[in-house]
Amino acid sequence: IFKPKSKFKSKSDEKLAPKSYPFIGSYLSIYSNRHRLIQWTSDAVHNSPNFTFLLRRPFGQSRIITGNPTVVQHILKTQFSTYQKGGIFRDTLFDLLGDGIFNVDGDAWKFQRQLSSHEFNTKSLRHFVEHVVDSELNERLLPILTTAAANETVLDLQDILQRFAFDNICKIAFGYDPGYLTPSLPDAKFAVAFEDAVRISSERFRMITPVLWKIQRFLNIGSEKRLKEAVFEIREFAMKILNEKKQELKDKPSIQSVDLLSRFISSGHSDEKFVTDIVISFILAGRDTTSAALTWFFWLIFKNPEVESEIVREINEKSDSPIYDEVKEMVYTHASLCECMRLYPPVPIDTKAATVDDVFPDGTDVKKGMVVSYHPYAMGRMETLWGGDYIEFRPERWLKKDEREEKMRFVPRDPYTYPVFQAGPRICLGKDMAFLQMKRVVAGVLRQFKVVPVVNDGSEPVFVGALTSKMKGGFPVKIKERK
Ligand code: HEM
Repeated sequence: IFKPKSKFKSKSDEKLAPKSYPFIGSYLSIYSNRHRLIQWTSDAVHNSPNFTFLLRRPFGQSRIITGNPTVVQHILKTQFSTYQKGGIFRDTLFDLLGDGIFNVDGDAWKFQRQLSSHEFNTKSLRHFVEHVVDSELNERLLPILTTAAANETVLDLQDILQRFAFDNICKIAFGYDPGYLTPSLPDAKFAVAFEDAVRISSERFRMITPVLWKIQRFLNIGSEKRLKEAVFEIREFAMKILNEKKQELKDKPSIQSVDLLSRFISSGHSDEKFVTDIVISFILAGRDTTSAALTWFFWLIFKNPEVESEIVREINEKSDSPIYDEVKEMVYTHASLCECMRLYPPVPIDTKAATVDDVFPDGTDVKKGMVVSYHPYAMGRMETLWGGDYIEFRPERWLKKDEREEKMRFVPRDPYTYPVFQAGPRICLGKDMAFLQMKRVVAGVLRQFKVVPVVNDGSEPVFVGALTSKMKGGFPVKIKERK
C-alpha cells in the first residue's frame, strides 16, 4: 500500500531531525516548539527516513512517532495486542477516566466495547439524528444564529459548537440534557467541571516529567487541586443521574430508553464505578471531536466558496427527503468533512505503549515500555500519500463518478493512510454517529445562513493540538441570512 523510502537526500536534510543531548534528550527543541508541538513533530515525521522518528525526552524516556501507513497498520491491527493504552496514557488520564473504555485494554476493553456497540446500530443512529440532534439544532442552535444575524453580533462559533456537542453527547450517554447551549440556564457546573478536568489532564502530558504533576497532586496544590475538585464534581453528578435513572427504570420498567446508561442498567450492569467510568469516557469522546471538525469546516468553506456553493446545492436538492435519508445521501458534504479532517484532524496524534520488544516493518527497533504515537496530522499533509496538491482543500479527491448511475460516489481511503478515527479493532465507535451529527448541522446551518469569519488582519487561524485539537483563541464569526 505504501513503500517506505528514505527521505534523507543529503547531509543538510539530516539536520532537520530534532537535536538530542545526553540527559535532556531533545528537550531544548521541545521547549522552544512547545506552542506548536503538533506542527513541529509533523515536520520531523516528514523529514525522517521512512517517516518514523525517535524523539528523545529528558531522563532517558523515548517516544517513537510515525506517519508511515505500513507502520500504523502494524501498530493498530497486525500487532494490536503488543501496542496498548497502558503506561503513561493510562496513568495520566486515570484520575478522570478511571477504567472507562478509553483507558483500558484486554478483556475489560472488549467487554465495554461489545456492550456499548449496540448504542450504534441503525435504529439508535436514526433516533439520534432525528430527535437528539434535530431538537438541539432547531430549538437551540438555529435560534442563536437567527438572533446573531438580526443583531449583527460576533459569535465564537467554536464555543457554540462545543456546547452543542456537549448537550448531544450527554443525551446519548446519560439521557440527560445539560442545556449547555442555553445561556439562560445556570446549571453549567457539570460542563465547566468537565472542561477543567480535560484541560488539566491534557496539560499533564506537556510536563517535562510526570513526577511534577504527581508531586502537585500529592500536595494537592495548583491545577491538581482543581482537577481533584472537578473530578469529584463530575463523579458526584454522574452518580446522581445514575441513581435517578435506576429509580426511573424501576418505576417504569417498560420505558423505551435509548441512552447508554439505561442500556447498561437494563442489562444488569449497575455497579456505580463501572457505569460512571464508561459514561465519562463517552462524554470525552463525543465532546470536542465533532465541534473541532465543524469549526475548521466552516473556516475552509469560507476560504473555498466554490465548495460552499456545491454543498448548498446538494443540501437544497435533498431538502424534501426525510432527515435520516437526507444525511445519508449528502455525499459531497461527506467528502468535504473527510477532506477537512485530513488537514485538521480532531485527534491530531494518538499514543500507545509497547508491551514487548518489537521491530516495525520499516526496521525501527521498539523496546518494551516505549511510547509509540501515530500522527494523523502529519499523514494528512504528506505529498507521498495525497499528491502534489495535498495542501489544497479539494473534496473531489474523495469522489468518483459512478458511470452506471451517473452520480458521484464516495471513495474512502484505507484507514491506515487516514487514521483520523484510528483503525483496526479499536476504531472509533462513534464514527457513523459523528458524520450524521456533523452533516445534519451543516445542512441546518447552511440552508439558512452564511458563516462569515471575522478576520481582522487577514491572518490564518492557528491549529493547536492537545487531547483534541482547537482553533487558537476561538472562531469569531458573523452570521448572515442566506438570500
Ligand atoms: C469527528 C469526530 C470524531 C473523531 C475524529 C474521533 C476519533 C477517535 C479516535 C482517534 C479514537 C481513538 C482514541 C484512542 O484510542 O486513543 C476514537 C475512539 C473512540 N471514539 Fe471517537 N471520534 C469522533 C467522534 C466520536 C463520537 C461522537 C463518539 C461517541 C458518541 C465517539 C466514541 C468513541 C469511543 C467510544 C472510542 C473508544 C473506542 C475503543 O477504544 O474501542 N467518537 N475516536
